[in-house]
Amino acid sequence: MARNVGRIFSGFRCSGSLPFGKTQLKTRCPRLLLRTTPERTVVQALSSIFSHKSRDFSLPNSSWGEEMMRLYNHYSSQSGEAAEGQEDQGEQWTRLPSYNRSLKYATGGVYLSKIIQSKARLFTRNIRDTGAAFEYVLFFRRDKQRCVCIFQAGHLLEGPPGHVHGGAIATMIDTVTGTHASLLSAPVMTANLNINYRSPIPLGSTVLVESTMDKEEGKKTFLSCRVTSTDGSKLHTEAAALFVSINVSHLLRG
Ligand SMILES: CCCCCCCCCCCC(=O)SCCNC(=O)CCNC(=O)[C@H](O)C(C)(C)COP(=O)(O)OP(=O)(O)OC[C@H]1O[C@@H](n2cnc3c(N)ncnc32)[C@H](O)[C@@H]1OP(=O)(O)O
Repeated sequence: MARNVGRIFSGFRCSGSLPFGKTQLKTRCPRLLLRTTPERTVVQALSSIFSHKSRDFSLPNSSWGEEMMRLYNHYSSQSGEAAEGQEDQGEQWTRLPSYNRSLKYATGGVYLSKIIQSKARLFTRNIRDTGAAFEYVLFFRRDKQRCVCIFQAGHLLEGPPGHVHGGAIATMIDTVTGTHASLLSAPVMTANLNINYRSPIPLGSTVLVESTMDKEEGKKTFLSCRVTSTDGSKLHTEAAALFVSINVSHLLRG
């Protein structure tokens, strides 16, 4: 798990690719600062202002319905860490944490998110009313190059009466394939997303969003995605996505 998640946004890590001054760059690598008193002071000050504790939104909460909980327990029971001294073959599902700021995934990201854009929040995790919009949890299986997401659509996501808005479905597909592509070749941005809507998703229902890696070609990662009923009998949506690897400086250029 640690190794997989550690790959997320690995490009942020002490890469020097950000056009920051020396001091700011070093704040991302606190261990390097031990002998530098003024910078250590800055880090300590930042640490006290910004909490290190990130809320993980992919853990169960009171809004999760029976089906969401059943599937969560199902995948959780098939997930776990490799035993000590044993190589992790990726033969189990790994639950992926989910935070409200994407930079929290990066080492030192809690500081970076303040520096880059203090008010930024990850779209799907910025609704305070629990259960009102996107309730989801992702599991990753490295050996099968697959991600599965259990998604419960809240009432704020209404499009056609009683059903989920197509843009909200696209958001979840982008999120699942984007997270999957990030695990494989972080950091990435969506270049192309092609969606076919096959049958409407009832509001409040729980569905599965499954992503499969099709191929990698240089900077490009191609994935396909299917949204189905939880028993797999009904296809709601299918999509093909292309993600392109970027340098962090790409985001700062605008
Ligand atoms: C866990 C994490 C936490 C976070 C978890 C959250 C996950 C959420 C994920 C959300 C992700 C998003 O919504 S991202 C936001 C939406 N996306 C964007 O705003 C992207 C805007 N576009 C761009 O910035 C750029 O165009 C890029 C990055 C897509 C590509 O620019 P570039 O880096 O200059 O790429 P470039 O060298 O030109 O092209 C590289 C190769 O890709 C191909 N290519 C480039 N664009 C396209 C395209 N639209 N369609 C087909 N092919 C394309 C080129 O032909 C080339 O192929 P070849 O010649 O090599 O064969």
